[in-house]
Amino acid sequence: MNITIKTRYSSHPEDFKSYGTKEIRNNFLIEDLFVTNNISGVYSLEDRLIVGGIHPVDKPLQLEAVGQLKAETFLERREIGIINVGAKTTIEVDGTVYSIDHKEALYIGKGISNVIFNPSKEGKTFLYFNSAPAHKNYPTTKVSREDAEVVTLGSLENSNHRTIYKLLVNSVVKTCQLQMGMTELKPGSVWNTMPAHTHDRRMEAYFYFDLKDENVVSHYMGQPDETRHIWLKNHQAIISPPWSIHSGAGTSNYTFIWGMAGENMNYGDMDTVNPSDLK
Ligand SMILES: O=C[C@H](O)[C@@H](O)CC(=O)C(=O)O
Ligand SMILES: [Zn+2]
Repeated sequence: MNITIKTRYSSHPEDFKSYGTKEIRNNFLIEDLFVTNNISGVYSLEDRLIVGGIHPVDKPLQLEAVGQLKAETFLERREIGIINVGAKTTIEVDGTVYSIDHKEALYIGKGISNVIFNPSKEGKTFLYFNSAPAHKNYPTTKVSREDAEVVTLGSLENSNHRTIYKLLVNSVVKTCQLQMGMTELKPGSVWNTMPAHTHDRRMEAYFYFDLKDENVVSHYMGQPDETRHIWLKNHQAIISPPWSIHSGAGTSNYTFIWGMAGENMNYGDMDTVNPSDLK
């Protein structure tokens, strides 16, 4: 087995108020996503999203079922979205080879039994993924940045000028519940998802990358009137419960991947919080 997925429980906002740094990190932070020749991650009981990293270095890796699924194959009752955050590589899906470049995405639907991730020739292979329970098979689809729905938000004056690439969202590709995309901050801008929001209908996971040198991100979470922060490094992810805001400020600009699962697939369904109401 080249796959290690650890279970994380879901959380109650009242309990969360008493969490110190250690409890917040143990319950929400995912530190070691890229382990040499391994698929590593977390099975979150928040909407049963699996959040992981795939890091083939000198041998191909197969997507095998893990114990939590009680299934023959990983995608027996699931769908998966993969975004390449490393060098151009290939992914084999039941014999069909997809070439996936840096910042391109691949959706693979329920029922596919053989998925193989190859190490890239050019250099380092780092693939980030989210997987959610699925009820129906939708076709495997590659989505490049040109296929994405693109929105630019914020301004340099507010240090939140950023471009949102909606890659695996329902207006671009058919999925059962998974929605994923990528947000790039412009140089000089550090704030993402400010103004912040919650969406009780869907949980979310964030993966921060393109953080150079020793730069870090302070990620904010909690109910809007009871927030906490946690420091993240490059290539780390964080689980965001449906009741929690998810916002961040970096010591530089950066890029992050957001992924959601839950009640609806309406990207715009957000309860925005006025910044002056945050506590
Ligand atoms: O629910 C949507 C997600 O939180 C992100 O798309 C928000 C985001 O990328 C941003 O505003 O910077
Ligand atoms: Zn959100």
